[in-house]
Amino acid sequence: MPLFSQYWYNLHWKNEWFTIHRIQRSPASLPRDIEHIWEQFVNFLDYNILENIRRLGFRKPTSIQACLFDAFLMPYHLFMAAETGSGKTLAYAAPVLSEIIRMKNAGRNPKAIILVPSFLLHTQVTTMVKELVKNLDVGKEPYLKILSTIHGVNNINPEDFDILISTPGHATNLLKLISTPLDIPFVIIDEADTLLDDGFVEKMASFLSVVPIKYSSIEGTASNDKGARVIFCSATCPDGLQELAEGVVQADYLQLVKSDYLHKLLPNVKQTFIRVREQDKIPYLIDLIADDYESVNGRTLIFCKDNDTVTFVSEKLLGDHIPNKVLGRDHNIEGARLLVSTDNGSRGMDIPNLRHVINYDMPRDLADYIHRLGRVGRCSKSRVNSRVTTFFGAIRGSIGAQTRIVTAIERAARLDQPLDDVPANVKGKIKDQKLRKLERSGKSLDIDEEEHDETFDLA
Ligand SMILES: Nc1ncnc2c1ncn2[C@@H]1O[C@H](COP(=O)(O)OP(=O)(O)OP(=O)(O)O)[C@@H](O)[C@H]1O
Repeated sequence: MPLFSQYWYNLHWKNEWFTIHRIQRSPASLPRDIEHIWEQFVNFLDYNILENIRRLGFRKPTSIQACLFDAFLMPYHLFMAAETGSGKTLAYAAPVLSEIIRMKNAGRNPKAIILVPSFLLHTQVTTMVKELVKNLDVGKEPYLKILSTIHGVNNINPEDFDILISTPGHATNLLKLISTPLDIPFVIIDEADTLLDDGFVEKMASFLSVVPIKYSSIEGTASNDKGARVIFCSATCPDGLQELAEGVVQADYLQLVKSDYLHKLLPNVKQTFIRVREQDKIPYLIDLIADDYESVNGRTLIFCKDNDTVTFVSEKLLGDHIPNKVLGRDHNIEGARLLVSTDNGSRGMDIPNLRHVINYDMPRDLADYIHRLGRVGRCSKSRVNSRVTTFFGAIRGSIGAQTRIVTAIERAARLDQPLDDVPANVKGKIKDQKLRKLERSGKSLDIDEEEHDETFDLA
């Protein structure tokens, strides 16, 4: 099939562009014809949680939420793979919290642990969990204690929490401080494509050496039907990722819950690709921002390939009297109309009122593109006009790789098919490599006590 972008291998062409237009206004994850209603789940989700969901204004469950609620009833570990912004947090949180409440009412003292890759995500997941358990408290004490380690928790007692939200390294350090065995029926691995990849192998291995997992595939740590049920949650499911999950739990006990839209381009987001020379990027960027300020009453997020470029872009804009904040560096981003970030901010972030994503640097691969694209067009923003603009920087050496990414996107759009060969950084096998080493040495890995944001290490 002839593709417009296939000729972009050629270095000397510049300022060419093409656009993939929006083909529908509402997100694919919220089907227009009502397929599911909350009332279907009244016997399964806690009454208060359902009330809170309604209070949040969510009129109906998204497709993946309905699928996960159904799958949750079976006694398997779950791998939920669904497009960005499809409401995966609520999909796992609502049933897990309901089940924890039920167990607590029956006299147990259960704990759920939610692992996230970065401190940016802590706040967001914590906010959603807290919203879901509002109005549950009867006396002064909260009925469910939510402990988020964002504010540098250094000590922990079993009575301090029912739900722990943390990065894997920090969670491991805290759990090691507790000498009594805990009843942990649920572990959620959010952003599993990041948490199971090479950068987290050691931290995850260490975490799994302190938390027993049901039907674990890690020898020496398994206790068959005792231990935690795991819910993996991811916006991409590249080849090899499921295999990695099977390095944590036995394949026979792992159920894949997959959205039909996985790896498809969001149909409600306009996507433009422009060939821009490196030296022209800043003026182009300033023009785009000016355009946004004039025409859109929303926020713009700029993605750069690394921290140095983030600093460069942010300072250049400030030098041009364009105020901006850096995600992850500036802690209070409230009110900031313009944000700059590395790919760290592309994982799971749900930024209110975001309308435009600008890829100042091309994403490294299709998985990064999916995550960046997914900051807009989310199910909470039904019918909002959002767009993504990607600068294709024609630099000798990277042009082949960049063209391959753009042609893959163009082809997927033309054929209305999922993106092919979404890659994963999944060479490190938790099961095969690190834990075996640990078992042999008879000790667990040391995690840096100071760590807060583990994905920044990756950048
Ligand atoms: N049923 C629903 N209807 C409308 N909005 C919803 C619904 N469920 C969740 N949301 C909202 O949709 C937004 C996206 O949800 P969430 O962050 O959980 O998506 P996600 O699938 O985890 O995305 P990502 O893959 O980027 O992490 C949030 O603002 C959330 O509050």
